[in-house]
Amino acid sequence: MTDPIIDISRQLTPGHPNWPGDAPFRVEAGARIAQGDSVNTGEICTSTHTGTHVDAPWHYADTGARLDEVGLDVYLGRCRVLTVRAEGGLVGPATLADLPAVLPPRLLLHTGQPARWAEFPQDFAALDPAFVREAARRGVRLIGTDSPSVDPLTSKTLDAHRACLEAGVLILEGLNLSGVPDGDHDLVCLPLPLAGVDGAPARAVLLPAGTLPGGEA
Ligand SMILES: N[C@@H](CC(=O)c1ccccc1NC=O)C(=O)O
Repeated sequence: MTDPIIDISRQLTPGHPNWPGDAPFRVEAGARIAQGDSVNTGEICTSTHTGTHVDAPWHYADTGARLDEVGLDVYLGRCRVLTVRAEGGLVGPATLADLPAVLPPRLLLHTGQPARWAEFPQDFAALDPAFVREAARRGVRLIGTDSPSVDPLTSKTLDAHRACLEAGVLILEGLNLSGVPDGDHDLVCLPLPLAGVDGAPARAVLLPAGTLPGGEA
């Protein structure tokens, strides 16, 4: 029987590539405690935006909610995985033209990023703000992407982030969707329970659609 759990999180290894200028990711496994040496303990040092992570609205708006003010329900439930193609670096609203008028509340975009990043991607697919608005119009409340951001690397205006804020859409970035079939699944995404932060690394998995209670919500 095939494993019903599809892990769509990036595995974090020492030096995992991060956004340029962001805090380097460091992990030391099994660094024993000084006294007694009776157990293995680890130590991690991470940006809130390492690998697979969620953005809380405070990341891109000073008045936006911090992670502990965002409920978990947006990260749990029915989602649609969709392979998309960027034109001129952006995924546009026409991508959704042939899809139903109402979509599941969570939309995960497979832009073709590899399962592992040897280096931080420079030229990834970002989102046209009009795509965000069109997805929201069809009922989407969470947009996930295998890109490291919904805006291009060099953006100073963060137009797609802002469109998400205005449309009430939350953001999940840096997914690993390689080999994942398009279609409907149930998403379980649990960001680290950090207080007061602008985002956090998350473990995200897909389960067969209908596994979670709550139907299509
Ligand atoms: N482009 C922004 C920086 C930025 O977007 C960013 C910086 C660190 C970690 C994550 C970032 N953006 C993620 O979507 C700037 O240059 O100010």
